[in-house]
Amino acid sequence: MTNRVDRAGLSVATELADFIDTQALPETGVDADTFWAGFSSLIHDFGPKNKALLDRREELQSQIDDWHRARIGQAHDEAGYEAFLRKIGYLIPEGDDFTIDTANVDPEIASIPGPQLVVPITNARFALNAANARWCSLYDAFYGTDAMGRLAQGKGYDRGHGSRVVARTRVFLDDAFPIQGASHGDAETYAVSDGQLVTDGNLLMMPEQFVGYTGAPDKPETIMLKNNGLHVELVFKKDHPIGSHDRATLADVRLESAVSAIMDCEDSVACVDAEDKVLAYTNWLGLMRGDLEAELEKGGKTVTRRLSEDRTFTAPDGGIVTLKGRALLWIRNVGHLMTNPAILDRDGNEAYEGLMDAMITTLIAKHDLARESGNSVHGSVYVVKPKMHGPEEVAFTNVIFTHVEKALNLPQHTVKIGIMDEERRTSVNLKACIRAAKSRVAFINTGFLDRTGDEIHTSMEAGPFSRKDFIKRKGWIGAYEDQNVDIGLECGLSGKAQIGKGMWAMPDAMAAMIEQKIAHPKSGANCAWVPSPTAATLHALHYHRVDVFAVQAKLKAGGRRAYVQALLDIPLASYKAWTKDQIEREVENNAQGILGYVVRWIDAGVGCSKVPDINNFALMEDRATCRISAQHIANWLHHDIVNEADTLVAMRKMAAVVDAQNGDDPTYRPMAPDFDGIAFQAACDLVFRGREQPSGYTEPVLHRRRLELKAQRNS
Ligand SMILES: CC(=O)SCCNC(=O)CCNC(=O)[C@H](O)C(C)(C)COP(=O)(O)OP(=O)(O)OC[C@H]1O[C@@H](n2cnc3c(N)ncnc32)[C@H](O)[C@@H]1OP(=O)(O)O
Ligand SMILES: O=CC(=O)O
Ligand SMILES: [Mg+2]
Repeated sequence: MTNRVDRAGLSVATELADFIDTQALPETGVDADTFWAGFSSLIHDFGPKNKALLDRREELQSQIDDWHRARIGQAHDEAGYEAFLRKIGYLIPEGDDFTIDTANVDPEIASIPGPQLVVPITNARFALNAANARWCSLYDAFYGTDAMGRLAQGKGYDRGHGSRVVARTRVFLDDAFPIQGASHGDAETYAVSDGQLVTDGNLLMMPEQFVGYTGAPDKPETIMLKNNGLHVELVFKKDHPIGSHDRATLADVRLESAVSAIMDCEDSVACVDAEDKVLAYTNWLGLMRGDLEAELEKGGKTVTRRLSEDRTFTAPDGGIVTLKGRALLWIRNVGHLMTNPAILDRDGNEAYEGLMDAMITTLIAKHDLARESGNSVHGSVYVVKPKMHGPEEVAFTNVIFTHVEKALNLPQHTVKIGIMDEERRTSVNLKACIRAAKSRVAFINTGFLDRTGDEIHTSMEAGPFSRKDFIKRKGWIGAYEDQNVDIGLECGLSGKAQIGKGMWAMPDAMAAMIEQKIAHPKSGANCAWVPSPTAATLHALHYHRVDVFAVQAKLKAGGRRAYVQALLDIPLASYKAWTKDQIEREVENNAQGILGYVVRWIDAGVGCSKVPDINNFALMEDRATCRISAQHIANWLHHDIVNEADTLVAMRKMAAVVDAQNGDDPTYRPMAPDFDGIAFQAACDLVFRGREQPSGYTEPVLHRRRLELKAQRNS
């Protein structure tokens, strides 16, 4: 039973009210009465509109379902389908050209292309690491992963591997910062003379790439270089395990890595009630005040992790250069769908969680705005808004933040929004979506994972989909990715906002990432998502090789490459004669991902996990990847590719596999052999009741089942 207090007609869980009254409000200049009155009117005035938008989603979905059902067995009529979508208002006219006029955007968003790291906000240890991942060691990233083609061998330092790391790093330096007539590979001395970097008597080919140093000019401790807007720091130390063996005493090369980071309140967390929301908001407050700390064990010692400070260097002309020590932070609010029992409205209904996040995360960000050199030096608050369906929902987000700004006494458009282009109705109406928030938009991003889930759910009735791996090889996805960039450029985002690309969901496959993710900057994206600081460092290498603004200019001059008709090409299976083995494998692979993720979500409250797939290959699983797997099985069940009994057999078989994978965790509660735990039931709900989930989302089932488990534990 939740203890509650009344605040301006809202019934608020006591721990959330206490957090707001005693932690979040002080020093923001907003008094409690004003805050709660503004919050109450947000919940009461905007709640009905929120509900109406959700009803509209369902209305459109049922019209689309009916259209497909009426045409089962017929060849797909592309023109008729498009006309139908226009008639029901799913597809609206694109409207006139315009450009965004978002103001006061920080350079990390507007003008520095680079990696964007995402992190679950509820994990303070990871969140601090993400904020500090602005600067990371390239040596560590190469040495500690498969990036060099193999892992380091043995227990101690693998000298051969280390040498290859050093050599590879110097190849990077030669590419990004060439020296006139010489190579970093042969360099013995780095010194500063007459404001220039001199390496064994040679200058850089582009001397302006030298931006600063620390230590004495003739024996610098560090040297700061810059290429394509990104900094690279050479660290010299003679008395150092690596530096002492290096002819130039180069002990490390540190890359500006996570230029921006997203603190996630959405798909990578499990926040179902006031207790969880307070944890998320507390960490955000610590980040915005700059005082977040986490204690952790490292190498047998307890250490306290804190936020890094800004960094200063001597400029070539003898002045001072200051560089940001942390990634520019976004906060991802939840979408419009979910409600949360942390707050009840005056009729006893749960408040929409998106409204809660808007009000509370913006209030908390006021702590940053009050600081001299905090997160945003331009006085902005950056909110990623996920899972919006179409322009009406973006317009709704826009007015929500106008209300929040008024209530918190902030200038209008202080809050910038990142539009996740991850639902089909948003993709096909993207230009209108951007127009609906043209003074706030600071990013558009192709969240292709949710987008794939929505692709399946929207056309659930049209027929069986291709196998999961094949869905992403079909035409719709390329059209969606291209159109996103093209429309972003048309709307003037270049130089003002981020055009972002999606997550690298194989956290341990860094060699593959180095090979493939260069496609993102090459496609005109000025940021793309990575799952870890190490991945950020290695992905940063791509932005040294690709001048994204030059790519954007070229693409813009070339005009639009993809149109809505190509996006409407549904990735149904054209070949359906799968063997029994192929079907079993596909279902089992999906089942394993779902179960591996869900069991940790429900039993341990972990919202993002590394889960081995059927080939024992570790994948990042979050609610969006789970949505794909669950919708995929639901689609195959609905079209009789597999039956319920066989699916249940697969779920049970894979539950035992997941149990074995978690065998080392003493807190883990196995699902087999009884299969009667809440986690297993949740996974079954996602699959067997997948078709009836709103937009195929996983959160209604996950929240309900996690609350059930929490209630059981507390009884
Ligand atoms: C579709 C979407 O919405 S995508 C967005 C949602 N997804 C995400 O946010 C992914 C975020 N990433 C993660 O949560 C994690 O990297 C996982 C779950 C994928 C893997 O986690 P783990 O198995 O614990 O990672 P692993 O053991 O390899 O590494 C742990 C170390 O890396 C760090 N780390 C890993 N991921 C991150 C991250 N995203 N941010 C900061 N640090 C991180 C940890 O702090 C830890 O280092 P520490 O011991 O110094 O604290
Ligand atoms: O949020 C990202 C996605 O791919 O979904
Ligand atoms: Mg998403």
